[in-house]
Amino acid sequence: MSNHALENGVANIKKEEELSDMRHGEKFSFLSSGYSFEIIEQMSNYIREKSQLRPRIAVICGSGLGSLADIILDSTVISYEEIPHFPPSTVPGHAGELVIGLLDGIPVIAMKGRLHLYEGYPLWLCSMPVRVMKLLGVRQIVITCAAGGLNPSYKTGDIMIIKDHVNLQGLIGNSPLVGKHDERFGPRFFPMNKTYDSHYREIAKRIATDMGISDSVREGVHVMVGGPNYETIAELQFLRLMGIDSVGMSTVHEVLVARQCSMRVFAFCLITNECVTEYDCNLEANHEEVLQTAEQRQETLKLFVTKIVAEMAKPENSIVQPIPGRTPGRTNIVKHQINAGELRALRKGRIASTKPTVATEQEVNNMLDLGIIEPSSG
Ligand SMILES: O=P(O)(O)O[C@@H]1C[C@H](O)[C@@H](CO)O1
Ligand SMILES: Nc1nc2[nH]cnc2c(=O)[nH]1
Repeated sequence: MSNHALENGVANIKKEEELSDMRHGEKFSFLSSGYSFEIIEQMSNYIREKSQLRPRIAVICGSGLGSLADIILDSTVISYEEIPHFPPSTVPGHAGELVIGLLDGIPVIAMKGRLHLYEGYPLWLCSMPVRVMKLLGVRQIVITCAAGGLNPSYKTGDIMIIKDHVNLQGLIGNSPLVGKHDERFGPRFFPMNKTYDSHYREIAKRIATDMGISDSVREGVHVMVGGPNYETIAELQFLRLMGIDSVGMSTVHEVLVARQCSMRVFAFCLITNECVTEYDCNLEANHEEVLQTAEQRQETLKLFVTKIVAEMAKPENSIVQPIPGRTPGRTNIVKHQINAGELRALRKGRIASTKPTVATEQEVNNMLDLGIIEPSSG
């Protein structure tokens, strides 16, 4: 991708020619859902070559929360800029690196910094790393962000476990999923009412109690606005009327893409500032405060995330159900056909390994997603 395209925002339709290689080859498909399966595969292959680890769990680190990735040991660090087709991160507090390593002994992949709509990237591009991670084998994801606390009972430094969201962009037609559909990324039409995994939320609340921080852990409804400006008082009053508890500029698009490809999602916001909803208040939101709050809470968050990942990795907590909505009879997520004998062996759980002669690791993961095989505890 040329720097010019990045500077002007890749959504700029004047740059269509430069983008033609990354879309579906349809000249006039402006409302594209972005990179083809093959390009995502190229990116994941590049990353796969760099590390022997095959994490099932990913962590996206929000503004100022990159230090969550610093406790990952034996890590391989890959700059976004070296990955083919991967755009750079341009925001302070977002290093723009993938970190693959061990978090308290558990293989994880962390995004140290994310991509935002306000950087000029369309939502499909902002959420594209989730698809890359899916092809790398990720099945469970922890998504974190910095957000303003709109619920008047919230305090700066609180952790808000996201139980639901209002997809403000999606409601008006700006979704990472619009455009040409490829079933290999998941179904076109899928439900969202079980998006924020209730089991993981319960685990997180129990961990908060064990850590003695339950007073500062909330559960609420998140909204993503476009940014980069913070909100007016009238906008915040409007959002509060809608039942919103936290306001941010990310997360929702990543969650959508993660759910479409059947990942189990745990997401939380660090409340980095209290939203100003009264005209006679002198406080003003600013990014320095956001980063400062994140820094102050980093040790607590490192422990919180470590404990959550440890729980998510347990066999009983890592079973993934395919998201409902696949086109009946379509199994084209499985790239290479396997024969009936091999399928029988898989069904009986007789896969001794991920030997390519029986099925590739990718195929096994896909079949797990499709519910054709169950994960074995052995
Ligand atoms: O990347 P996240 O969503 O954590 O960062 C939030 C939204 C903006 O990028 C920034 C505003 O201060 O913080
Ligand atoms: N939109 C928005 N994003 C944030 N990220 C951190 N704080 C805020 C906020 O107050 N509003």
